[in-house]
Amino acid sequence: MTSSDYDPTKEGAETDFARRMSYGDYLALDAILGAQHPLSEAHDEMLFIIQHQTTELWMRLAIHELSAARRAIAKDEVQPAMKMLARMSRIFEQLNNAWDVLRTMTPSEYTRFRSQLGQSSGFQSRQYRLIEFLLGNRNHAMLKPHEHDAETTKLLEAELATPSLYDEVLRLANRNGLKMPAAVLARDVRETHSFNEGVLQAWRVVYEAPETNWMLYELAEKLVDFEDYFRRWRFNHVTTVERVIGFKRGTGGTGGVSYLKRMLEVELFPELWRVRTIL
Ligand code: HEM
Ligand SMILES: N[C@@H](CC(=O)c1ccccc1NC=O)C(=O)O
Repeated sequence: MTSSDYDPTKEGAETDFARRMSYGDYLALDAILGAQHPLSEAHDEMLFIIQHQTTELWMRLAIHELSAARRAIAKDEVQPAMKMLARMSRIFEQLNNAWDVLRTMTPSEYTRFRSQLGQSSGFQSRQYRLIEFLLGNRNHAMLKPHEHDAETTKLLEAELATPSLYDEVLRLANRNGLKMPAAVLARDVRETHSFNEGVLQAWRVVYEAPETNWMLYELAEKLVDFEDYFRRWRFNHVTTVERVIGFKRGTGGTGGVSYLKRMLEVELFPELWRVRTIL
């Protein structure tokens, strides 16, 4: 240490954390940074683990935002919900950019540890499935990989019993002068909503003259914006997968790229996309 080195104690910076909460305490860094356990000697396995763990952390925030946005919409608190949905898009933008880091791993580097993964796969991500269910993509068959885990099954079942984000938006629109079909408002929320002509015609009114209902117009555009980012996440995933494993079957047991390409066809808010065609 030289005499010109900065000494934090001179300015009163606290340095004794024997009995005080520190940075690491608050952020539970011992738990987080102690949770990387590569199963091989392969250099790239650390990248693979951290890429997934950071994605799961962002998904944790996404669930926090999405469920709060849904609650807010149900209480007619549209402004805070819009802020949360805007944040959702930024979270997915962040996740979309993160694929570039993983793509630095070549196919041969991945093969050095792929066999260690056994039959584990992102297919079994409970947070990912919860996000899909929250957004209304409710394929009950996706509960299967969680059957061994009572807590996760309970969580996903509870989500299926709750109206999706889009259900709440359609109910809000109906309370605010758009006539949504009664069958849609009373639908079995456990199932995935599919395209409905009456819902399309209701949104048409808003999209033809946004000035008559700015609130609903802006909210609908927030949903479209978010789905746009989410589609890009799916596309980045399938492209990375093709780049790294080609057309091999997935460790989770699906066809791999063929399964993920099929998922690109999912439409969360079908009428909001279709309305563009009839304007
Ligand atoms: C080299 C990198 C990756 C490869 C080769 C890969 C491969 C695959 C494959 C083949 C599937 C289909 C299920 C199966 O049969 O396994 C899948 C599903 C999935 N992966 Fe990945 N993946 C990669 C990276 C990631 C990352 C970084 C995440 C972030 C958490 C992720 C999350 C998921 C999710 C959530 C699914 C289920 C998708 C759905 O059901 O629509 N994957 N992955
Ligand atoms: N399904 C991938 C394996 C995989 O990517 C994976 C394995 C364990 C934990 C997370 C994973 N990521 C996404 O599926 C494969 O077939 O190579």
